[in-house]
Amino acid sequence: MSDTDRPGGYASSPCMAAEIAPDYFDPLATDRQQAQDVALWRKAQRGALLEARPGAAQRLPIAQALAKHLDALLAERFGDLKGQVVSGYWPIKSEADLRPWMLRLMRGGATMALPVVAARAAPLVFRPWTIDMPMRRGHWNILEPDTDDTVIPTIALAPLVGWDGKGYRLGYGGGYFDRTLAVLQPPAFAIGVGFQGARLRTIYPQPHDIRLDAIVTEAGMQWSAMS
Ligand SMILES: Nc1nc2c(c(=O)[nH]1)N(C=O)[C@@H](CNc1ccc(C(=O)N[C@@H](CCC(=O)O)C(=O)O)cc1)CN2
Ligand SMILES: Nc1ncnc2c1ncn2[C@@H]1O[C@H](COP(=O)(O)OP(=O)(O)OP(=O)(O)O)[C@@H](O)[C@H]1O
Repeated sequence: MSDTDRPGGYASSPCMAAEIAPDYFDPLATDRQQAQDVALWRKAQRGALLEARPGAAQRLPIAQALAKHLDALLAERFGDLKGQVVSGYWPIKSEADLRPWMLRLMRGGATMALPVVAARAAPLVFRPWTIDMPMRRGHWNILEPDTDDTVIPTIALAPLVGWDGKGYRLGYGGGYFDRTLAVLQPPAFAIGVGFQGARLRTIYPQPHDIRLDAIVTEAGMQWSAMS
């Protein structure tokens, strides 16, 4: 981690640490007090960011803009998507609905997949998805393909609750994407997808946080590991 990545200070005073679970412990953290402060701050940010998500009417043009920017990024980075396994997501909690875009990719020859929580606090698994596939309710009530087949994505979308200008992501707080990106072999090209309004000055990156390869919002590509 470079100096500029380091948090400049704590968002909440250390005395607030008592308000989070006393048994909370981040096994990867180097400084327990700091990890607790950041976890508490992130929890508050998630609540505010979810509350501020655009309403349904605004989300349609946003999803269309996201699809356009994703197409441009993927065309530049991969050209033809034939043979690529692309993990999208089944929208929850007012996320942008990219299912029409996922269908287009499928028609263009990509294999589509969805991320699934197969076991708590473990890496996600990716299940192949097609439009006619029966779905079942999984962890957190998220719809997932009704199959036990798995695929390894070459390109993975990571829905963003929050994001920063250095490629770091805030999710729903389960740590699932970080755990997954840490073990995916070969590594997937990971693209954070979210709303422009969800930008944070920093997410106070912790040792377990994995930088994405790109971040795309309705306003275009906001960060790329290549630039
Ligand atoms: N549409 C969509 N599907 C997705 C994701 C996503 O972000 N969006 N995921 C991306 O990862 C995975 C599900 N992510 C989850 C993340 C957290 C929790 C969860 O149980 N959260 C706890 C809070 C944990 C904490 O704060 O310590 C909870 O709400 O009780 C569940 C699922 C897979 N599918
Ligand atoms: N590679 C990992 N190994 C073990 N624990 C991890 C790993 N990555 C994250 N965690 C744990 O997951 C918890 C939540 O992490 P974080 O706040 O980064 O979640 P998030 O990225 O917002 O969630 P999600 O990816 O599920 O949307 C933390 O307690 C962290 O220690």
